[in-house]
Amino acid sequence: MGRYCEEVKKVSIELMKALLESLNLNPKTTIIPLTKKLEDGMQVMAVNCYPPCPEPELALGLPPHSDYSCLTIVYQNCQGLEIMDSTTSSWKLVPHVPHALQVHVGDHFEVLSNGLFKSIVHRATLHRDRTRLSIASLFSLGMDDKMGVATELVDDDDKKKYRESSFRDFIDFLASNDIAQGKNFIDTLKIQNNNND
Ligand SMILES: O=C(O)CCC(=O)C(=O)O
Ligand SMILES: [Fe+2]
Repeated sequence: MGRYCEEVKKVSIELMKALLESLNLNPKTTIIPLTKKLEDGMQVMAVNCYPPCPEPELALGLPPHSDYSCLTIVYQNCQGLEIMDSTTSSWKLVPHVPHALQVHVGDHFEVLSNGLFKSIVHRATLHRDRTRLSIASLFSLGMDDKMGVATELVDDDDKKKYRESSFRDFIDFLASNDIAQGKNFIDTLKIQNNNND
């Protein structure tokens, strides 16, 4: 497991670099410093075990949520992860490809990209006759590092669609909100501004 943690972190850094480049961010002022913060940042490993359920259509392993992270990498031993397709408002099953890793963007990357990338709402379903295991690795900046909109993506502060926040801000949010009741951290970060669509 220790080896997996180390290797999956390397994968996350390479993916983040590629995503940051795809946003055309400045290597010197943004990509290199942000990558360094990610290397020194938080890696939360959620090891989920979902036992068989006699009535899987009536229950969920994990309720719909988005991850607070920049990036989440999931390893699953069988299918069960579903993502919300916002264009059709329907759940789409992530196929189980043996040995493949599923990658999705979290709230902090939506913030950084000023909404160009969307944090994916997802949930875990159950099986009638088998146990499902998943390992979700959530990567973010350090506990008190603030993630805000990349300045290259907005020509003035009024165009920012999100306010900045840290991992600690997310923990504080969790302490007073129930994500099982549909409360989303990302919604608390959105700035209502006439200049925003
Ligand atoms: O079990 C899964 O596939 C998803 C796990 C997950 O979403 C999480 O731990 O945040
Ligand atoms: Fe998740």
